[in-house]
Amino acid sequence: MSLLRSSLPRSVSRSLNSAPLSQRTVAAAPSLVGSAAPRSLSTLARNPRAPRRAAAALKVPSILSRSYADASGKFVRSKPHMNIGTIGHVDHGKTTLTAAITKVLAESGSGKFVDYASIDKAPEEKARGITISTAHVEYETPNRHYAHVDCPGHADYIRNMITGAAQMDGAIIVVSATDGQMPQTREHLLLAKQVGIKKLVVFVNKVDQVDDKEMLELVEMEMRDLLGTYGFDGENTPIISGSALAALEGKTPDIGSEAVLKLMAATDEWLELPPRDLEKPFLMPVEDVFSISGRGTVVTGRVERGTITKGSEIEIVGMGSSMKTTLTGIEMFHKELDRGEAGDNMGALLRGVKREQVRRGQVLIVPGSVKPCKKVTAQLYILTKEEGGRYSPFGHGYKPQLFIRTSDVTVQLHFPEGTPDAEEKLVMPGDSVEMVGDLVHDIALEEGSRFTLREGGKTIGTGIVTKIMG
Ligand SMILES: Nc1nc2c(ncn2[C@@H]2O[C@H](COP(=O)(O)OP(=O)(O)OP(=O)(O)O)[C@@H](O)[C@H]2O)c(=O)[nH]1
Ligand SMILES: [Mg+2]
Repeated sequence: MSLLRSSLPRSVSRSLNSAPLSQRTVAAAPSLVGSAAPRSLSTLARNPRAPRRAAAALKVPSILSRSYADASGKFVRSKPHMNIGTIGHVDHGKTTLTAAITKVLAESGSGKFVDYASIDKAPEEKARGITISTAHVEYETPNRHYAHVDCPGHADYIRNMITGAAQMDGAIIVVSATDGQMPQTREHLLLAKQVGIKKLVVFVNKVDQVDDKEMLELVEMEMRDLLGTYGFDGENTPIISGSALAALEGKTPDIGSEAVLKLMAATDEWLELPPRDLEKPFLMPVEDVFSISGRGTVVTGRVERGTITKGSEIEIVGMGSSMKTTLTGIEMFHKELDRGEAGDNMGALLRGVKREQVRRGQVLIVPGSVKPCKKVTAQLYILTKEEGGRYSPFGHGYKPQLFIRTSDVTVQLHFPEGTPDAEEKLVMPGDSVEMVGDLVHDIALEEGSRFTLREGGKTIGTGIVTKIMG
């Protein structure tokens, strides 16, 4: 028999992952995500078995392919790809800068100019049931190909960054020279840290409106301090000053186009490419377990990251138990193989393991690479009722189900220690909040793991693990 079972949501998300961009336009990418999530969600409603599968499939596909089209429309992969975005306080010039970058780079011969209006009317997309407006643009420097995210409103950044609807490996934080840092500058820095962004570059914008050099220096100094406060490298982070508007309008090149080119050079140099899935330690969530007479126990699943070869030692962890064994066989598409890698749907034959010893929800890993845990701190976004979430607030001690990959586990949520009036405090639909979760049994979670919260058959929130507590 075949060791494989495929599910629709998974194969949908898989094909999306590998789907090349059909065009190099703003509109092309979001539609990929837009069509992915609702499909999974509607499957959720129809098929009683689906929630688990759908929860796993909701892992939002990387919406932009790692390739781009050459002159003949053929997709080629010639430069390393990176996902970045503009973040920062409202009105500080994020969208203007996004348009300016495409313009300046288009003039230097790479990419296509995308004007302010088409970025600002960001199409809506759905991720984990949440509607987010996000614009995606693409551009290239001599060294890299970038996919760039710009959101129209503060709430969209919060949702986007927590759900990972459009993931950012790094970001450009825009701060206006006229205002300096503002509340959302700080909030975005905190979120950036929480979602695992390691490095940022700073663009001090609107310098055309500031005559006083000392004022500029002050903004820069304050930004370095602030970066340090949130755990970024405040001392060495590149800070470039300029005017996005001047660059967009083709005026005063010293603060316009030249500043944008400097910014992109800093982006190329300072922001680090994330490790590719293949380079990470092997992890495969267990979807199904079979007993095949004469051969032994086989588990199936889709390899989330890394590679594995036949004969490797592996560990099976989560759901309250863990054991080590040897992978004695790998099968894919009815064929025996020696190696599996990220993205593969594979069947894994395990040495000396009884069927009852392995369960859906566990994960196969390189021994010791993930320590299953029972207590985490997480940043949560709670859906509004319009997004299909709760109608009423909840408080300390609320117990929804936490879904991640193929597992779900009851979690009790409470406010972090030291929260004043924690017993009376309420979380409203639409809130973004940090909470501690106690899980009924351990599962494989890491900092940066994204999950969904559900209650009574509907998604009520989404979250990202910010700290493993035990
Ligand atoms: N003088 C001047 N104005 C600028 C500059 N950059 C942007 N602006 C103006 O500042 C305003 C806000 O710019 P946006 O790019 O829409 O700002 P944003 O950060 O995207 O704003 P939200 O998306 O609403 O948070 C617009 O009127 C821009 O024309 C600049 O360098 N100089
Ligand atoms: Mg904007």
